[in-house]
Amino acid sequence: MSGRDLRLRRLFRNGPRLLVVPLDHAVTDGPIPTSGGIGALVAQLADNGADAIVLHKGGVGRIDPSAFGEAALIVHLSASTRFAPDPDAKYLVASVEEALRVGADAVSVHVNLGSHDERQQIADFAATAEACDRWGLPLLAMIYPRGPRIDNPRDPELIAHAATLASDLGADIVKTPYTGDVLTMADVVAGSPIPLIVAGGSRLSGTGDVLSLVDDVLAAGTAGLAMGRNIFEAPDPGELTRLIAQQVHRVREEVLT
Ligand SMILES: O=C(CO)COP(=O)(O)O
Ligand SMILES: N[C@@H](CC=O)C(=O)O
Repeated sequence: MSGRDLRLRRLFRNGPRLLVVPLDHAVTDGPIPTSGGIGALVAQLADNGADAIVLHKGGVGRIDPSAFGEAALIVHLSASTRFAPDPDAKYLVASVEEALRVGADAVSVHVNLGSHDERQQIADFAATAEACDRWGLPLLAMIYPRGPRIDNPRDPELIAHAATLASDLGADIVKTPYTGDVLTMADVVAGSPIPLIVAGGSRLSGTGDVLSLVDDVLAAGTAGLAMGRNIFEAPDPGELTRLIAQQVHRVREEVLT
């Protein structure tokens, strides 16, 4: 078994689905609101069943390692801010080697399919995939149809394209937007050569709406979710993480029995 397989097994230690909580938004949008700091938020998420947390490299060193509990660390290598001349142009801000040095169990890169700068992002993604091969590190590709050529970022054909792009360039897991309905998402999942997780998206109006989205995403046969804002902007991020993790695990039990 390769190092990459071993790390993937650890990432999926709770079964074939993942609840990832991305906290990379601070670079894009500004500080993440927390009541006790990022370390306390990470501990709340990990204690309540998040399988993995996504962070940028600099933040990791300021968090007490015990906060992660059993949760895996995915270091995000791409960035841009919402103030950039072209916010859809993501660029690499860290290497696979740096991610390993800060303790990464996996890394992630972001590609905006259909953006002006797509060429550079795809080249960066491919180079990162090669480095992941060299170091035996799993790679999560966050591929979003987004940019001037994209009329509908939830178009199932585009999301299917995102999944095959991720797989063909060497990602282990792909994260895409939700198509918006179970049937079209199920078609995308059926055609995806690698596990597909769905991005949570902007804030929904309450816990009921969030849990219903999670239900739909799981019913489509996805490998879970990467849910950021709906969790960390919730009044009690730990409690919401626990409820969503239960849903993800419940599906697992149904599949196994
Ligand atoms: O994975 C994500 C960001 O990296 C998804 O975040 P949101 O759930 O806030 O859309
Ligand atoms: N990675 C996502 C969301 C968080 O920052 C993006 O850049 O759109």
